[in-house]
Amino acid sequence: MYPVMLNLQDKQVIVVGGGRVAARKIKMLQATGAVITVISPTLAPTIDRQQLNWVARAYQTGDLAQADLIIACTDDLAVNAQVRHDAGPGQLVNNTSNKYASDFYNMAMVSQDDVALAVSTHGSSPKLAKKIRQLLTIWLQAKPWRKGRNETK
Ligand SMILES: C[C@@]1(CC(=O)O)c2cc3[nH]c(cc4nc(cc5[nH]c(cc(n2)[C@H]1CCC(=O)O)[C@@](C)(CC(=O)O)[C@@H]5CCC(=O)O)C(CC(=O)O)=C4CCC(=O)O)c(CCC(=O)O)c3CC(=O)O
Ligand SMILES: NC(=O)C1=CN([C@@H]2O[C@H](COP(=O)(O)OP(=O)(O)OC[C@H]3O[C@@H](n4cnc5c(N)ncnc54)[C@H](O)[C@@H]3O)[C@@H](O)[C@H]2O)C=CC1
Repeated sequence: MYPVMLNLQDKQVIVVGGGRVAARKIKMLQATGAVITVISPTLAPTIDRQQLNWVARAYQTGDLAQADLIIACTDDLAVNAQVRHDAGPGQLVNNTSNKYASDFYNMAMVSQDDVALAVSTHGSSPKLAKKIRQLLTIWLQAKPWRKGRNETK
């Protein structure tokens, strides 16, 4: 795995599924300037509908044509697998129900001012990544680099 910060401004992102996991992924995506399309018969009420295109139906092969990045997060494992299967060689897919069938994962991230800290467990324990992110949030808020003689900012 290769850690990067992706500039998604104006990139086409397709999210297949509109439930609890989609809500978390979409919230992060909406801060990137990506053009987001959600393909799902239902959309969780917590999802902000203003910054996305909602295709209110089940996924169909052919839906991915315009996508730069794809997130498969339906509760149907066969559909998530189909999405990965249908993606072209230049399209990166996160199958949120199967880390072995994903081109990338999301990391748990905390961001403050110019600093972003991101945690991965190589997919082995997202719960632990979340816990460490919570601890790092407290650490970051205290700005520990300000203390001592070599204060930078
Ligand atoms: C591989 C990966 C793919 C991806 O989604 O990118 C993945 C996969 C899976 N997650 C599962 C479960 C949960 N995931 C969370 C939360 C987060 N999951 C995230 C990332 C990742 N999750 C990627 C690897 C990250 C790494 O390397 O560590 C975070 C960090 C970032 C984000 O989602 O944006 C975000 C925390 C954000 C934050 O708060 O900071 C919670 C906790 C909660 O929801 O509160 C639970 C319930 C846990 C419990 O309670 O036990 C399951 C089992 C599903 C099942 O059993 O059905 C799978 C499937 C599998 O393991 O294959
Ligand atoms: N990566 C992660 O962080 C996590 C991943 N998961 C996995 O994510 C998946 C989804 O979990 P939740 O969001 O909690 O489920 P959910 O039940 O809240 O949402 C599922 C969504 O998929 C949609 N859907 C179902 N069939 C579809 C189809 N054929 N085409 C398009 N959309 C369809 C539903 O309408 C619904 O909007 C599960 O497979 C679970 O294993 C679960 C927890 C965390």
